[in-house]
Amino acid sequence: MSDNYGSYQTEIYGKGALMSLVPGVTTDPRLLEEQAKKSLGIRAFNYVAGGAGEKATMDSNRLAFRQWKLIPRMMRNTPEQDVSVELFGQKYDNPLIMAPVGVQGIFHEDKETGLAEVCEEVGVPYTLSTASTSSIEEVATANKDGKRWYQLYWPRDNDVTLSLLKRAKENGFSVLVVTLDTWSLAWRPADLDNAYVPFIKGVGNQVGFSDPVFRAKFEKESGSTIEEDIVGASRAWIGDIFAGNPHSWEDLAFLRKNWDGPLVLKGIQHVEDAKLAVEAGCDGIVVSNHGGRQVDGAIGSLDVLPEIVDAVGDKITVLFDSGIRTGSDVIKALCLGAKAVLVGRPVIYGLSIQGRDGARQVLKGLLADLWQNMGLSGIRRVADCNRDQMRKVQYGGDVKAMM
Ligand SMILES: Cc1cc2nc3c(=O)[nH]c(=O)nc-3n(C[C@H](O)[C@H](O)[C@H](O)COP(=O)(O)O)c2cc1C
Ligand SMILES: O=C(O)C(=O)c1ccccc1
Repeated sequence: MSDNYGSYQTEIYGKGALMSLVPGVTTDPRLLEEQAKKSLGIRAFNYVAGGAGEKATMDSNRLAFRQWKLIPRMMRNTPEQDVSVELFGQKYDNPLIMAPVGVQGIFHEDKETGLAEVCEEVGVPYTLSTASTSSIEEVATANKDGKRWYQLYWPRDNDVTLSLLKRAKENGFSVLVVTLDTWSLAWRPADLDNAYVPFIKGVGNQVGFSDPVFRAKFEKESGSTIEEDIVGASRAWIGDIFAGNPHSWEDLAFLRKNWDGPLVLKGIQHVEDAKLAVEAGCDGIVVSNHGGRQVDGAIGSLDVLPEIVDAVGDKITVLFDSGIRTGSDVIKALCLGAKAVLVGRPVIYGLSIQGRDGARQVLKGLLADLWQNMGLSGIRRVADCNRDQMRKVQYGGDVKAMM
């Protein structure tokens, strides 16, 4: 199904906002975070909204989007607009992918399964995090015929890794996204001040706790079942997936050998690492700084995108995330050479405010905004997104970077 989300705006105006929009879920991306804050306890809110250190990287992400500007073109036959893309030989209706976000159960009872269902409805692939409150099997069922990707926090234990890959494959997850930038959590003051680590209490460990290989090993080693010793099992699971940087570039051969679908590395910011990804036989990378949640004081992810595209864009698929908030942001990343983008926090804010309905509205709104802004910029299709229509400028003044 290829919905034209340009018509979402017409639908809203045509029927009247009250009939089409979910009450209480804003269409203004600048207000979403504030609305989510009202729906969440302080700990869950700080966890999603927070970042590393003084949040300097989060600021850089937004400032980079503010400094790169679109230059619109006119009379370009935009009625023939099309936002579909081809990724890894498959057609996708939209250049937007739901980023892997862990522990979605702390934001709303609809959790991963509800969001995976909504993603299928709106034509956006759902990426399931290894650190989830739903199992691989549950999410596959909820996502029905939707496209789904699996994000791996790469266990130290190869047997467990193989079991996760097998379950992902058997359950229709087509792309493996291996996250490299979070082998340990960063210094995140907002979580530290609240001593907030849900995984230690077993929340967010569902993928591990439902894994037959992990279960059997834990039971053999500890003499108890996971249910009898949730804290011990949580320690074992977290110790396995956040194992303190045990993997090297050479180890990628193991994943390459044991995953026969597209293999994507997430968290690439340096040109040399992008080249290493090509050498390791990867199919793609996500240029990402984890939404500014890991290294503090880092460059805005959008600012490294052009040089990475220049280095490897003709060899592997370059995807992008970190700081996408508007349709315009999506277009900018596409114009700088990304083939598609991932979005994290805004959708989680929607989920937090109003479960499935909130997440659906945020996703549809983002797609509608993308459609409208792309047409108005005179860009007919994603392949026509071009650096010719971009310029980096630095206006003075006091424009507060949002979110
Ligand atoms: C609450 C939260 C949890 C996240 N959990 C994961 C995760 O489990 N795995 C992962 O690869 N990235 C995770 N990320 C990072 C996102 O995949 C993505 O890189 C980031 O959110 C993009 O930035 P944005 O939020 O500005 O769109 C998480 C992000 C947030 C906000
Ligand atoms: O919080 C995060 O950014 C993240 O990637 C994560 C880390 C541990 C568990 C769940 C998600």
